[in-house]
Amino acid sequence: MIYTVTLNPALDYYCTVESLKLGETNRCIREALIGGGKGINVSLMLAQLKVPTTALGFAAGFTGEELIRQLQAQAITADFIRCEKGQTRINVKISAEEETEINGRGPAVSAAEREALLEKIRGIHPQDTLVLSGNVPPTLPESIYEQILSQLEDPSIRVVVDAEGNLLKKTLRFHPFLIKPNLAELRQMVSNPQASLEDQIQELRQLGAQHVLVSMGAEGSVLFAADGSVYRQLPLSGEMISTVGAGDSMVAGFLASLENQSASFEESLRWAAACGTATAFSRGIAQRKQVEALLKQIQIVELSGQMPKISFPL
Ligand SMILES: Nc1ncnc2c1ncn2[C@@H]1O[C@H](COP(=O)(O)OP(=O)(O)O)[C@@H](O)[C@H]1O
Ligand SMILES: O=P(O)(O)OC[C@H]1O[C@](O)(COP(=O)(O)O)[C@@H](O)[C@@H]1O
Repeated sequence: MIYTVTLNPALDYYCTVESLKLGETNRCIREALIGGGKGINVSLMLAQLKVPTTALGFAAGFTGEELIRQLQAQAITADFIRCEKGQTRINVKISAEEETEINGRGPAVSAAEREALLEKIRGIHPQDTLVLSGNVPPTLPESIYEQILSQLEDPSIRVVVDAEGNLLKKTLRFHPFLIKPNLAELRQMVSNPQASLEDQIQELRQLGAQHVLVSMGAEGSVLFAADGSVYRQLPLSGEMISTVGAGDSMVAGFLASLENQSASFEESLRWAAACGTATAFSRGIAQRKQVEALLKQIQIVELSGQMPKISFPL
């Protein structure tokens, strides 16, 4: 079973305005309110790919109930700890000339509620996959992911972490199976953000990372597999609608491919890229048929033995 943990899930309020004018009343030409948060998005994409997941995390207030309702409508097991104070945040995603996001803070999680979630995570079985994704609500310590990982006794539990800065960096000593930084997140974690991509990945390896999937938005992605091989995904051109959840979709695609025991790294990256790209070309998480339509178009180049020369848009 794949368990996704979203400590600070959200309802994502997508709105499209023709042109965003700060300091003025802007009117949407399109809007939608869709359950999100990084782990939730991983579960939503995996549901599209017919891979069962259990979504864990905290939910609060009427927004939390709506989030759970949406997950259940997609046949995702939503096993959330209900928080008494505050409400699940609403994150605003504005599409205009460019994308603008305003993410909320999230509910107050009490010590008892935190312990109840840790208890649930202790129930995860050997061979299961645990995906830790996204930000944490303000009342939880930054060490929460470390707390979660230090209580996992079975090394066969496959851990995936997708978070920013120290939240991610401090989990590396637990040797996560997969991390998926985007370029900005990668730079936040390394001692020298101007260093070559090779040196940046090397630094993360030394800290304990196994597979590192670097997503680069419209530039595609690069998979640095744990065995040292490197694969570059060439980007597809198409109409970008919203990149919200594109990175989460990549994580889901990668994990879904592993359900097929014989999947090669190339195949896993192809699935990851098809899912990420399909979501970037959709509003919300893409549907399976969109992923399948892109799968054949994704081009992967093996770069083993040589590190990719990628000039970052610094
Ligand atoms: N504008 C785009 N055009 C083509 N592919 C895209 C675009 N934006 C995202 N993607 C695909 O989705 C993946 C994840 O997107 P990215 O924005 O890097 O993730 P995140 O949401 O974590 O920042 C990219 O690696 C790429 O494969
Ligand atoms: O937990 P954070 O870092 O505040 O991010 C939450 C936001 O990230 C998302 O999960 C999208 O993530 P990505 O675009 O990185 O894939 C949104 O659904 C959500 O609003």
